[in-house]
Amino acid sequence: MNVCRSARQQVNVPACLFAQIGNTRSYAAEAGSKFVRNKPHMNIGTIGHVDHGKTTLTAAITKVLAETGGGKFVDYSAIDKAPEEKARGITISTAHVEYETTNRHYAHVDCPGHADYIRNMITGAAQMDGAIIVVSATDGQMPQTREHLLLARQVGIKKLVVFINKVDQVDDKEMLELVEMEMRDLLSTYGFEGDDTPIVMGSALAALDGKTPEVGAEAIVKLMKATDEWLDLPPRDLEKPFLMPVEDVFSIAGRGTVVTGRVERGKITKGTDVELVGFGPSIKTTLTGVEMFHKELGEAQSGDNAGMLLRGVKREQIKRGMVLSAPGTIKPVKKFEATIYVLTKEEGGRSTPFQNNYRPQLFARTADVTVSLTHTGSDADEKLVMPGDNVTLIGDLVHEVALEQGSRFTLREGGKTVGTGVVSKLL
Ligand SMILES: Nc1nc2c(ncn2[C@@H]2O[C@H](COP(=O)(O)OP(=O)(O)OP(=O)(O)O)[C@@H](O)[C@H]2O)c(=O)[nH]1
Ligand SMILES: [Mg+2]
Repeated sequence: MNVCRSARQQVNVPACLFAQIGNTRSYAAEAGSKFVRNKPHMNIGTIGHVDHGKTTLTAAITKVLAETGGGKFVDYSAIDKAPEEKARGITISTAHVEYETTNRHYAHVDCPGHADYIRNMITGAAQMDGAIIVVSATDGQMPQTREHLLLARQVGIKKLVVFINKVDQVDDKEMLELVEMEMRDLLSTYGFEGDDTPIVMGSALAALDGKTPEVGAEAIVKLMKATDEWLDLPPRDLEKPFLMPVEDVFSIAGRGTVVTGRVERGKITKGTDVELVGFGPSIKTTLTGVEMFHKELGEAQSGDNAGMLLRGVKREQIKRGMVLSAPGTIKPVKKFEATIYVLTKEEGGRSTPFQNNYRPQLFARTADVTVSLTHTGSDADEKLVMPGDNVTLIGDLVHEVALEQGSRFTLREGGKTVGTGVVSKLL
């Protein structure tokens, strides 16, 4: 049982503590402090089986790095008393702590229990670009080690580092080697680079208590070095291929057709070739103008609300829900596999289960399309999905929509959100 979790639920954390524990959302409000952007930023987190030491390791990292000036020490109890956040009607507990190495600034997510990891990772409430998977040397890999690895893969995390924890409790060297070998196999099984992934052995508790530095503080230093070197920085939004979901379409006499929306990623200038993707075959065109608030704009960037003037496309050819994108960077998709979290009644979702071939509305970016959700296998028709479940289902859209691995969506029915998901595979 997760003792820490129940303890956390009984404690009413005062709002001021949120800032102290470095919750990133309230961080800016912290008195007298200012965020200095002088290093590349990365979002990571600890994942792994219950009780393997994720929270202890999180605290230990902040402690060891604080000693070299890389942030503030956040103790175990502050992390485990994660505030509850509301994300799309779903209550999720996560602690965000921050720290820095010489090379990078990190925001680090730790969740208090298995269910929170599942919800958190599927909804993207706290997105991870990479993760540290913690596995106890005393148990080796366990069911949630595997489940979190699978989930990490499905939400698009490409690389992990492994921390084999609690080595203070294991004298047998062969046992440690076995845990390492089995972790490498498991990583490969789930599509990670098992042979090359850095595996660091140590004791988070020793590091936190300032004891036996060989397995304590020194192991944390090794772990952070591996994290810096092995986990790739995500491309910044501006470096990604251009994409703007279409919100509205206008026809302007004498000039042509304009689509408006908020640029999701990348940047673009007038004269560039683009593609309209979704709801049928993609339409190739050229940008003949980029405008913001009816003024000519030299370049539109990620975050801008822009109007794009398109050459030779009729207003009737364009629909809200399409995306305007750099040619060949995203495809229209009809069928896909997804990991879905089904909201409970308390979270505003359904009170009853749904059956195979359930047909809610899927919302992704500005698109809103009916989807049929099915199980695979011969017993698909007998399977029920309960509120609170997380499931892998096949989605079949009525119209093609621009989607990619890692695209997030919500499912709605009768005006309420019933689920949230992430595309794990295009079919
Ligand atoms: N001996 C030893 N115990 C450890 C070590 N690291 C953590 N522990 C203990 O293991 C227990 C679980 O540690 P946590 O950090 O709470 O584990 P967790 O993975 O965050 O657990 P959940 O959040 O409940 O899934 C605690 O009693 C820790 O003190 C270690 O290196 N050595
Ligand atoms: Mg924990």
